Amino acid sequence: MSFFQALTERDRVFDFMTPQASTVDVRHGPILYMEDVTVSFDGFKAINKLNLTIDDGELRCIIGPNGAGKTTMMDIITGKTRPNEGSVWFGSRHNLLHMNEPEIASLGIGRKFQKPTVFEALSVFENLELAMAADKRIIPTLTARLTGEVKDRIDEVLETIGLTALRYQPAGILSHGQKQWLEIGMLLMQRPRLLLVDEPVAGMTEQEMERTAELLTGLAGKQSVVVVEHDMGFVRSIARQVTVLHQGSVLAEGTMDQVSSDPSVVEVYLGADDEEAA
Ligand SMILES: Nc1ncnc2c1ncn2[C@@H]1O[C@H](COP(=O)(O)OP(=O)(O)OP(=O)(O)O)[C@@H](O)[C@H]1O
Repeated sequence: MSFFQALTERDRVFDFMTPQASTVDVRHGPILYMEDVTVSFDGFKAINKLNLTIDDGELRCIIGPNGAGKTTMMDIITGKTRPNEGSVWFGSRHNLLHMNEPEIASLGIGRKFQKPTVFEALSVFENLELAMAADKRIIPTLTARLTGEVKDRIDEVLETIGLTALRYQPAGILSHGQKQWLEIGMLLMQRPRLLLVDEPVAGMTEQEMERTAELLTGLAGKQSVVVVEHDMGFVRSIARQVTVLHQGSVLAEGTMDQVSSDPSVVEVYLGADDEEAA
């Protein structure tokens, strides 16, 4: 049977339709494993023998003062920055240090940067559709069945991010918070296994922060979520496990109560004014 004949068999599932994320093996360990990772910029160690493990389905908050290495840590996970030493594994099968940024993204690691970058002239629905189309594994010739699947997925994601009622509105009219949720939705379209979220509530209203807390805690379990956030109230509201970074290493790890009563944390971070520290 030719490839094109095969394409007309709508019940058939092709390899490129199956997210590579399904190849992530977490049967015997965490979804993300970083060991003794060091990154130097002109001799300065921005990350210094960092050890971090994230369990499958976990929601982890990362806090730490300015320059602690939070952004650099995310850059290492996504392949933007290469460490000088150490190991970084996604499940037990994928050595992330042997992969480039697009390969890492296609494994199911999605990153949400602080500033929303939605397409303002397009509707909420079209933004989500485009996020799916950006997935190179899906080719346009697979029409009917796939289109139905994409539509179902968009409906599901709209529900998750709370924007169902605004689906046909241009993204440009959304509030700042709604744009952030839409962008999270765009990442969700590709069914990531691990979501890295940078300062999700910066600039949000109290109400938007509450909604974001619900969204992120709701996502955990279905996927692993790592949140870098400076707003301590928000971290307290969502965090189960908190990792405190300082000078490129883990200073403390535990519940918010545990880390906030740790004298070394109080000294370097929580004792300082939040604005200063963040
Ligand atoms: N490309 C680079 N070249 C040189 N130094 C860098 C580079 N990237 C980061 N650094 C330095 O590495 C350290 C860690 O930076 P990083 O941005 O990871 O910290 P952060 O915890 O994200 O800080 P913030 O909370 O301010 O965003 C800082 O001292 C920063 O100046």
